[in-house]
Amino acid sequence: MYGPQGNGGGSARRPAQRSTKVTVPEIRSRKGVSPIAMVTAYDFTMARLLDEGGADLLLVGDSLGMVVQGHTTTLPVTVEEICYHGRAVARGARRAHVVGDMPFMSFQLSPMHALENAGRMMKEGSFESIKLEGGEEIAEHVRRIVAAGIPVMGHLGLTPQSVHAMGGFKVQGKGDEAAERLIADARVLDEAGAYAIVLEAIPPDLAQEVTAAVSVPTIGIGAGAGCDGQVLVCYDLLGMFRELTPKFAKRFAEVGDQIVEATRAYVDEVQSRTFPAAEHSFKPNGPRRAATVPAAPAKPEFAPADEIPPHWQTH
Ligand SMILES: Nc1nc(=O)c2c([nH]1)NC[C@@H]1CN(c3ccc(C(=O)N[C@@H](CCC(=O)O)C(=O)O)cc3)CN21
Ligand SMILES: CC(C)C(=O)C(=O)O
Ligand SMILES: [Mg+2]
Repeated sequence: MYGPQGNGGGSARRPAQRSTKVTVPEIRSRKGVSPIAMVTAYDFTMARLLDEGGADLLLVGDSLGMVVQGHTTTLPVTVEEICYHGRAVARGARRAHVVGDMPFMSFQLSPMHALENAGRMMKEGSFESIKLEGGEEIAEHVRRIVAAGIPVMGHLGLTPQSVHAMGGFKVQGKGDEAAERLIADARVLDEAGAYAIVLEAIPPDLAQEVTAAVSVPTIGIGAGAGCDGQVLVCYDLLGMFRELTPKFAKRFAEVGDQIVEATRAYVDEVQSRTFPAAEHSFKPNGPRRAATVPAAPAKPEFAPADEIPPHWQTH
């Protein structure tokens, strides 16, 4: 175990950090008080670092289909996969609240289907709440899940599970009609009992309107500074994901460059035999009597051609 104190016993470099969990009531109470910082995480090591950095919520996003698995959309991700990553993240999150993203087709079928999978995610994924994409069409789903004691985060605007319906990862809520629909959806989610709502890739003035129209915090990604919080994909924030660069993905570091440089240095040292040095090696065994070590029999470097099985002989 890692001890009861969040800072691992008072290293001088690390500020004192509370180890008590961020809770759903606390998140709700921060609307209009202090901005909420959410970031995605997919494994233990990253969760530990993001938690130490003070992230309030860690989202095990279905974006893992893209940044972890290398798919071009989030659609292939399964409940099992989200749960596997959720257990790893939960072990690393001392203070941060851990949210599980309900993957494509794990909740759409019916409110009971949504409840069943939400329950599975709480049991098998160690999550403290779940998130699902959609508005009015999933209001009953949200009510059912909330009624079972599972906190629900909503997600409106650019909902990546609808990428093919949207014709790509495109800004949403443009024009009066789309804006009115989005505000109405947000109100419905609020009334259905969602404790927060992600607003993705919408005009900042619309996000501000939505934020004013609901009683719960809005968490923006590409939705301007007027939201009650922000969320970013961890690999975007760290500058590690270069395949896709949404306008809103600010890089707070260039860890990707550092990884490439570190790998180059490692490869060079392996090739020049400067790594491993003595300090990376164990104590030598010392000399042994020659008689105890039989000399290896002389072997040809390659098997003669007539010893190579016919199906391996290419010429
Ligand atoms: N690494 C990563 N970061 C994300 O933010 C993210 C994922 N993956 N995967 C799941 C979804 C997909 N997302 C995306 C992907 C691309 C754009 C994008 O390129 N948007 C254009 C606007 C296009 C338009 O409206 O015409 C942009 O310039 O930002 C936006 C969101 C957000 N999510
Ligand atoms: C970007 C966030 C909101 C998300 O849904 C994800 O990472 O899957
Ligand atoms: Mg998602």
